[in-house]
Amino acid sequence: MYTNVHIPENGEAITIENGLLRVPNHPIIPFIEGDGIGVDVTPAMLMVVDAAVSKAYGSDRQIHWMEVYAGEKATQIYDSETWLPEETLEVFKQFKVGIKGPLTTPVGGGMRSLNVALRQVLDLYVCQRPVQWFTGVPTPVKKPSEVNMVVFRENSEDIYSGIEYQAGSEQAQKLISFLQSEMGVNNIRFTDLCGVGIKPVSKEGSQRLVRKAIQYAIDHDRASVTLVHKGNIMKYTEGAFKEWGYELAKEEFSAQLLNGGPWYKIENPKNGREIIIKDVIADSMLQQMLLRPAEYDVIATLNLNGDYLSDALSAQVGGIGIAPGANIGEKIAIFEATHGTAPKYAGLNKVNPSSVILSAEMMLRHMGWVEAADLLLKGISGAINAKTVTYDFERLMEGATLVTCSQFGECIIENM
Ligand SMILES: NC(=O)C1=CN([C@@H]2O[C@H](COP(=O)(O)OP(=O)(O)OC[C@H]3O[C@@H](n4cnc5c(N)ncnc54)[C@H](OP(=O)(O)O)[C@@H]3O)[C@@H](O)[C@H]2O)C=CC1
Ligand SMILES: O=C(O)CCC(=O)C(=O)O
Ligand SMILES: [Mg+2]
Repeated sequence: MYTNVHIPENGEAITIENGLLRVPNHPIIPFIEGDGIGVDVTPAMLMVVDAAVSKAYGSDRQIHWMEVYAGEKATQIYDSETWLPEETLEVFKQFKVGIKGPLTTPVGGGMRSLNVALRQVLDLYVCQRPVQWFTGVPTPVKKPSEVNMVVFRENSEDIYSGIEYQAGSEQAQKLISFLQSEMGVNNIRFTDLCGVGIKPVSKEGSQRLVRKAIQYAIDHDRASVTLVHKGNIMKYTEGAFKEWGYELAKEEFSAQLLNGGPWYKIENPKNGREIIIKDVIADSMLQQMLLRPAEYDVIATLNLNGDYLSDALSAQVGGIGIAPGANIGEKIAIFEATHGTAPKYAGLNKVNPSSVILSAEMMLRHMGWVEAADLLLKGISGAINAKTVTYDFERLMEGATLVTCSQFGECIIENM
């Protein structure tokens, strides 16, 4: 059925029945190794997850990994022009849950992001990135334990839509002329060589993201949902995101004004506790999360803000080496590290594999395999407490033992 993807014989596909994920005891999980440090972190992740599943369930459960291709490896397996094979997309549609390493995107030209393409083509509209401190991880802030936020980043719209035209191109000139002659725009300062980008933000796209963020707060007993936007400047995109977010909170979750406004509150139907729905302008949020992190919990924001916020927040808990993530749609979920391909470290067996391992922890929880997920957390905490860590932590930690990427994986297993 597939050309270069070999379906494991003894595994079964995860399916969706009556809207719920049905996970067999021997699920087939597709994975993309990833470019750059993908060759280092992905094998470590596979090894650690297999060990956790085996420890949790013995021979009753096992993941049957199935490699699918994207990025440079796809060009080697398929042909030099094929970066994201059609069958990779088909596999994710068929098998529902997958995981990936990072993929390279050239800067300033060349092809558009494969990571973004996967999210858009498969409509994985939630990018969920939890940011939490593990005791003992060295960080630049004084109270990293106060950071416990979950970023819900809109993953399908905003300037990541890729509607962008190069300065001097016929399309850019045409668009500028249209804006001037038809739309009354008279403040594009240097029209001769001017790139143009368009930022689509829809009501439906904004509200489905905010709905997931509020539902997460309800399901996980969180204290607040903060809508982060730059609506003072981008009124009809970022500002509309905020308005539509509050509107949804009122219409679907019966939000009421909090102390006369401007913020709102809802009652958690599961336990009666109050969840505050508030908003903060994005630049202010960047200082708030450093100065007053304990006041923020679930964050709902647009694509670019979410990209910036998730890297900045991860620095507060030790860096992107330990920041996981997931791209989630109605039916399909692909888990992935927050970091990129870190090309200078590629193949050196040096970097921290925790980001993709914690992404796998999210994946196991999504599958309902909570015992294995808990073992991954226990293993990572244990390895950090034993101060056997990769270079990124070792350079900031007194008395630590430096280990390689794969050795860190082994330390995690020893500490499960
Ligand atoms: N989802 C994805 O696939 C993503 C892909 N990318 C792509 O990756 C490429 C490189 O992007 P770049 O901006 O350099 O960002 P990277 O995240 O790849 O690397 C930036 C820095 O972060 C640190 N870092 C990254 N990963 C780890 C890790 N596992 N362990 C420890 N430290 C880590 C390193 O810091 P130090 O130098 O201090 O050691 C590294 O130099 C680009 O092509 C970009 O488009 C970027 C982000 C996400
Ligand atoms: O797709 C890329 O190359 C970068 C994406 C990114 O930075 C992210 O999703 O966090
Ligand atoms: Mg990013």
